[in-house]
Amino acid sequence: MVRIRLEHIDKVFGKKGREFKALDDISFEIEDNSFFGILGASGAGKTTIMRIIAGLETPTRGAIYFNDQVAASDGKDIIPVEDRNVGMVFQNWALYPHMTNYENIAFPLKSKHWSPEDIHRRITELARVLEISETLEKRPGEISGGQQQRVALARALAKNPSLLLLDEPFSNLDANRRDDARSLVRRVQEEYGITAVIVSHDPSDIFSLARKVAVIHSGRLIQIDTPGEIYDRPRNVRVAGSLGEINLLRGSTSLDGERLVIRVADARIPVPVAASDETWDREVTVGIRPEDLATENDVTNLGGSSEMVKFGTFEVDASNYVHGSFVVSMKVGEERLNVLSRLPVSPGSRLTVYVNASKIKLFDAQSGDLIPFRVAETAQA
Ligand SMILES: Nc1ncnc2c1ncn2[C@@H]1O[C@H](COP(=O)(O)OP(=O)(O)OP(=O)(O)O)[C@@H](O)[C@H]1O
Repeated sequence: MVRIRLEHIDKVFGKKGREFKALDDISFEIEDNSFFGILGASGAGKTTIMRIIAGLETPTRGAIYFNDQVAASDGKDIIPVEDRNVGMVFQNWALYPHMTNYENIAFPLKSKHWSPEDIHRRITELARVLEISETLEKRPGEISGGQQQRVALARALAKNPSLLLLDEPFSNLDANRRDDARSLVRRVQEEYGITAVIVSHDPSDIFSLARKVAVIHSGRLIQIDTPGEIYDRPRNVRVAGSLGEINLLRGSTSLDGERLVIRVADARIPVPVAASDETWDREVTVGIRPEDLATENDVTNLGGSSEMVKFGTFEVDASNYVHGSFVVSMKVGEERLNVLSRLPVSPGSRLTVYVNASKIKLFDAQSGDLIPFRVAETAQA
């Protein structure tokens, strides 16, 4: 119901002489009726962006637009917080403990002078959608974390906001409840056709909900893309590391005819590459996610195995059971390599490892920037 545009936003906190630039030249657009994610480590500036969108914080420089209307510009708020029609859910849900859940949800409607009948109708509908009808007469302290989160969501949705802001809304829930809560939030966003923004440091929150993601680091926008693009083509080593497990290995590359040879310690990975203008005699950081590696026991079971090329035979250090498979830790020279395996393997044994060549990520050893390359389609390694 609303399109948001941030243009060259800076936010400086503190007084002269002790200033701190929390946001530096942030620009992006959130499409109408879309689910947008902001991903970044603690202190990156995620909450500050949310507060600026909500109108709780004023940008020091730059402008923010709601559709084509300026909401704030160069240190001045033009549309005040109460006129931005924003619903917010915070990490701690911020429910009033002395009020019933019904009164908590009714609170923003009473401040807007809704009639008791309209309030009742609205809360009944929301409680049905969010499956909290049984909890309305209880207080927040008397219901589970998952239910409190739904009450907070109901309160945020009560006044039909055009924009829903979710700031780490699932961090107080355990893993099972998180999945349910994510599905519910997705359903609500679609059902009410609302523009929604979620910020989180947890890539699984963002990737399961957002269709477009901004990655923030130290107040700067590092990358903005679809979740798939960010996962497969992270702009630099830092973004790659923030998206879950990845092996980052020191290595080098060179060209041998039409093959790119990636070296890590004594191991050589030959990859047939499509022509590119890159200079390939260079030091690199080789990024490989554990799921893009397979041991000799598993390699034949993997789909697209034509892209699996031999990495090397390495000694197993340890094998730990995590989420339904074994994480096998191996030594490649001075480097450590984690590989997922369906079966446990004994420490001390040697195992041949294969890698999905098209999923290897190469980063410049100095700058950490992604070096793009494409595996040739016809040739085989
Ligand atoms: N009111 C303030 N005064 C001074 N510094 C602030 C203020 N609010 C935030 N900061 C600083 O700005 C930076 C960004 O903070 P922000 O809360 O936006 O980060 P975040 O990415 O949301 O982190 P977290 O995930 O830990 O909540 C941090 O270094 C923080 O200390």
